[in-house]
Amino acid sequence: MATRVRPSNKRCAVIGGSGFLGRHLVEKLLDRGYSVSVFDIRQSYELPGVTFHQGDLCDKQALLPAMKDVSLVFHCASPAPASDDRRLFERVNIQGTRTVIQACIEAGVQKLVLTSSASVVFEGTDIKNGSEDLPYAKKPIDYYTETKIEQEKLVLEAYDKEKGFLTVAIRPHGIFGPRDPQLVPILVDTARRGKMKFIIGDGTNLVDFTFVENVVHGHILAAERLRLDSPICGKPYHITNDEPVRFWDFMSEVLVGLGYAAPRYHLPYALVYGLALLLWLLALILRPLVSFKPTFTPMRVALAGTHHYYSCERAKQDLGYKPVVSLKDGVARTVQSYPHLRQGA
Ligand SMILES: NC(=O)C1=CN([C@@H]2O[C@H](COP(=O)(O)OP(=O)(O)OC[C@H]3O[C@@H](n4cnc5c(N)ncnc54)[C@H](OP(=O)(O)O)[C@@H]3O)[C@@H](O)[C@H]2O)C=CC1
Ligand SMILES: CC(C)CCC[C@@H](C)[C@H]1CC[C@H]2C3=C(CC[C@]12C)[C@@]1(C)CCC(=O)C[C@@H]1CC3
Repeated sequence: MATRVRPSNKRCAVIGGSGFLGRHLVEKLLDRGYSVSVFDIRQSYELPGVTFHQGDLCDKQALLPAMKDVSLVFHCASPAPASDDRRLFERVNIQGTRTVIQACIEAGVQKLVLTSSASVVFEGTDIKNGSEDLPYAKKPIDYYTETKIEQEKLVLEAYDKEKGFLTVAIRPHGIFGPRDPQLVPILVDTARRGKMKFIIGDGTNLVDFTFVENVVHGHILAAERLRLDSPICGKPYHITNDEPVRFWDFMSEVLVGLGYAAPRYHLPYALVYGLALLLWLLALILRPLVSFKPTFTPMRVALAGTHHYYSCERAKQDLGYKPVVSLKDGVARTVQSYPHLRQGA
């Protein structure tokens, strides 16, 4: 068996390392000779070369041991975007990120790489080939997006050349791949309940879906290029597959790959959005009496019926980024990784 080489300057921490993206990142870092300290609210696996620290990132005393002798920290923890718990998002994404920054500075960490989101500029209307120069959303579509904006600002503003604290933000979009807990599972669940028959709008809207290994690649390039005097300090970078695809073609490919029928009938976007808004309001009003979670939330309808794809030119130029897995291969590997979600399984 091949032994991994771990130079001492290759020690890093991954906050959120038990999650979907975090675990893929940890696995790639190990391959590249890093030793990794994982900090997460839960431990979901064990791996040689990884030390686990379980705790809440809002607790600085719990974070500090995970940052001991670490020069590089990746922060990719967040509550699930589907939640509507405003206080949780504010506590973890805003106050928690402040705590992460303080802990990094106190522990002598030099580099902080944040997993942000391309959605920080999305307001529910078309974005075509959007660059990082677009302004932050003035009316974010949900609490998740609202707090991701504040989180990104905090991390980028914490860049301090004099003190040698270097920060960068990666903005992925629509991450998919093996072990993803949301996109494919939600899609299959919706199909199994017979609700994936309809295409919202005319079905021509283009969207970025990004294979998880490309997102990991972008993070590692950013971390390794983050040096004093590097132009990437204090900046955000879009990381996508660089292959915008029709939202409904992508959904159909995944569904058909898993043995389900592709959606066929069209419904007008405004009608579905209006109904989703009504249902969301109803769920809010009735919350003290009954709890129900609509599948077609206004946020999901907006994501399913508009264009939202982003340019990753800046990442290509400054980071030397190029996707390492094509959309076609990414979809094939993803479909193969979910035998338990196949029709009839
Ligand atoms: N998935 C996507 O399409 C996109 C994701 N992103 C960003 O990528 C990052 C990773 O997302 P993803 O891997 O999909 O999400 P996951 O939910 O799979 O991973 C996040 C991890 O963080 C943990 N966590 C949550 N709250 C805390 C806390 N207070 N303290 C410590 N750990 C905590 C979660 O635990 P638990 O599961 O128990 O909550 C989970 O293990 C997030 O920042 C997200 O905003 C950006 C763009 C697109
Ligand atoms: C019910 C169907 C209409 C849609 C099923 C698929 C959706 C669950 C996903 C399609 C686009 C995805 C997406 C995200 C989550 C999962 C989807 C809504 C994010 C909101 C995840 C977090 C981000 O930062 C942005 C993502 C945009 C795309």
